[in-house]
Amino acid sequence: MPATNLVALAASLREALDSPLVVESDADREARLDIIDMIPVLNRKFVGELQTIRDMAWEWLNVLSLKAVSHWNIATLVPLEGEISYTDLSTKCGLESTALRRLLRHAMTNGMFHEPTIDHIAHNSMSRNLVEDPKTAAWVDLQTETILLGGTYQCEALDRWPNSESKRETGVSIGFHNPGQTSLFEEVKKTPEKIQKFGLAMELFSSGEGYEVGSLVEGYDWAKLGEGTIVDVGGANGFASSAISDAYPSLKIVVQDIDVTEDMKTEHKRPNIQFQKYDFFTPQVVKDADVYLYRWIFHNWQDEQCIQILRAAIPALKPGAKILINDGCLPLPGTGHASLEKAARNIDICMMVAMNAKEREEADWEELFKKADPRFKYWGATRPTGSRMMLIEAEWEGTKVG
Ligand SMILES: C[S@@+](CC[C@H](N)C(=O)[O-])C[C@H]1O[C@@H](n2cnc3c(N)ncnc32)[C@H](O)[C@@H]1O
Repeated sequence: MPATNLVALAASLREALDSPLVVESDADREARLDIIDMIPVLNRKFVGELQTIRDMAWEWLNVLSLKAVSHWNIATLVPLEGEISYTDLSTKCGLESTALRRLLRHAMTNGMFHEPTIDHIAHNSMSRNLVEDPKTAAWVDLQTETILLGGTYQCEALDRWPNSESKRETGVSIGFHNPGQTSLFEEVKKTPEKIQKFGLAMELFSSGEGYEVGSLVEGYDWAKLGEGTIVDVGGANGFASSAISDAYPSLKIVVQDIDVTEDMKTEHKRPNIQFQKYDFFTPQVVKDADVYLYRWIFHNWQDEQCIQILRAAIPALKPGAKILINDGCLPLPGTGHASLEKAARNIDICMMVAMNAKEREEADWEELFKKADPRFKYWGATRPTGSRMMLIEAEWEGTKVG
């Protein structure tokens, strides 16, 4: 194999960086994913493995300068047009100007903001997202102000509480100086602003690439249910149900959640959707529905709790009723696109840190149903096109219990 001509490679990469990105066909989409996978490999090759390891240990600095941007609300204080001096920005945000300049110049090395005139900062297309996309801003706040605290203490938490299934025995509880006594949700619930940002950050997942609710609507044969009933268990404000209802208005849908507020009932109101307060650890109250949908519920819980949730559905199930889980599914290591595996493993570790929960592999889903009750017939897991979430289905083959 001839040696790479680095000068020619640099020129073609530069040309690619300077041209608009056009992703139109399936082949383009696949090539885009291939290139995303190659970038870290190229980096390791050109930077060298030793330096890559040293750089990995320094990655927290990227998070720190991003956290500073979020913590001092820099994105909203920098004018969307024109520029502002570090001195004036310092007066507005309350952070002393030398530290401000150092942190923002670090953020700039990650493509966030620029300095069109020396000592004056301005937005660029990347930093504008923090103003124009409140969900991304909330995501940064949740990760850098709250979950990062847990990450800092996660190894200590695992040493202290090995195999714990408690949502309080996490790095988060140590980070909040309340070891073993507080959970992420309990901490978030202390501040209305944090609750609101948490909700927004979670919504990001429903609009982000590969997490669109459209794949749940298109990836399952809802038409076969005709005028049947779906129960959306832990359905929050019903945003997923409303999308199903818009495509299949003859379905009857009950959205259940532990917290049902008046706001939640109106955000995605539809004539065929009812809201109901319900705790999914208690026997299911909507009997004889056709499908019990659990979207993004199980990855918040350890196996024993997931088994309890499945068993709680049994008293309501008629023969042939379906349990449909819409959740992540970890690939086996090194299979599929590396960037997609990385995203799935990021969520997995984030769930560990945040609440002692986890993502699962396909075999784990089958096992959960088996352990919950052998009368569940596992139908398998399918991935709707372009989705990062799977549809995992089982059918109740028992007789009616309740
Ligand atoms: C990660 S969110 C998923 C929401 C929605 N299904 C989605 O796809 O985004 C988990 C939901 O479960 C609800 N939940 C938590 N514990 C519950 C319980 N014991 N019973 C019913 N709902 C619960 C939460 O209030 C929240 O709306």
